[in-house]
Amino acid sequence: MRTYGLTKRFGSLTAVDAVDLDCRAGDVYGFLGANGSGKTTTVRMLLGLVLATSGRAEVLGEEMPRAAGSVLPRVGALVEGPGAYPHLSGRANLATFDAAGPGPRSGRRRIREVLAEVGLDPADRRPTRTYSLGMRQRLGLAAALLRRPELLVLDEPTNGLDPQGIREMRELLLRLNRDGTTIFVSSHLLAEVEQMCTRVGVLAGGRLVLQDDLATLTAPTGLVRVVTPDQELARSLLPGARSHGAELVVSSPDAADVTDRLVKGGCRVAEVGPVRRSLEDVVLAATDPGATPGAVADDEVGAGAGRG
Ligand SMILES: Nc1ncnc2c1ncn2[C@@H]1O[C@H](COP(=O)(O)OP(=O)(O)OP(=O)(O)O)[C@@H](O)[C@H]1O
Repeated sequence: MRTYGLTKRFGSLTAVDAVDLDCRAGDVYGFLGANGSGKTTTVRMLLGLVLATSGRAEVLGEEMPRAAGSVLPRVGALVEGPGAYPHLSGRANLATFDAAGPGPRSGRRRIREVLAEVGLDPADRRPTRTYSLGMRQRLGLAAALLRRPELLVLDEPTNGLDPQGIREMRELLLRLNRDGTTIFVSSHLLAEVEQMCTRVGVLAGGRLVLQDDLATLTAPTGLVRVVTPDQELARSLLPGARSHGAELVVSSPDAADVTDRLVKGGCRVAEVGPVRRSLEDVVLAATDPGATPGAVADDEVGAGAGRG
């Protein structure tokens, strides 16, 4: 899925500003941004629900919205609160959805299968008006999965789910991805995205301020952090080491080498490990206009070191 200069204006407001998304087949792509940053509008343009003011969007290699008729049957989408008939059960809602969709029906067996997959009881006959927000969210996901989509586009799918539900959702999405489904998921929850995604895009004020593989963004920084009760001894064994509160930070590509030097010098070691930037560090740096995206500033070492 790619976009080129995708832009949406509402009057004088530019909600999405020249966005170049690149979500590749097989990715679990986390689309991050604060409330109002333009995520939902972008997703709606990708699905052909809103027309772009300018720019282009390709989904599954085809131009949207021109190819919507052939693309959308291959895409499962959950956008802004799934709609359901309140007087019908979850199963009856899926049967209605199945009958209304393009192409051949998925059938009763598949309906029972997807309900179980998302953690809803296929035998539950209660009308969906009695459902909690989390159950509605699961039903929306079941509808998105019905046709075994190649691509899932989910806007804030964990809205309304409790911690157990969030974990189940994550495990389900990862399982689907292992089985070959590309997943594009928008979220404002950094930790959720960090635990699940292979690639991250960050929107701020409608602009894509960051897009890269998660492994690249959170790669080791070439610094190693050390926690030891023998700080003075450790400093003498590690030239160039700097104190950051209870930790020492030293420039070295190899935590094992640092440990070896400390132990051979008779220094007791409580913790040693590479300093990595968390996704939070990276996103805050990218969305702070004063910061340089991608750079580890000296004064960030202390902050990052604690989470290394
Ligand atoms: N139909 C519309 N008419 C006018 N302004 C709109 C419309 N839809 C969205 N906007 C505005 O565009 C901006 C981006 O909204 P959007 O819903 O895409 O953000 P979002 O990142 O999905 O936020 P949230 O997480 O709160 O849903 C907001 O300022 C919003 O008020």
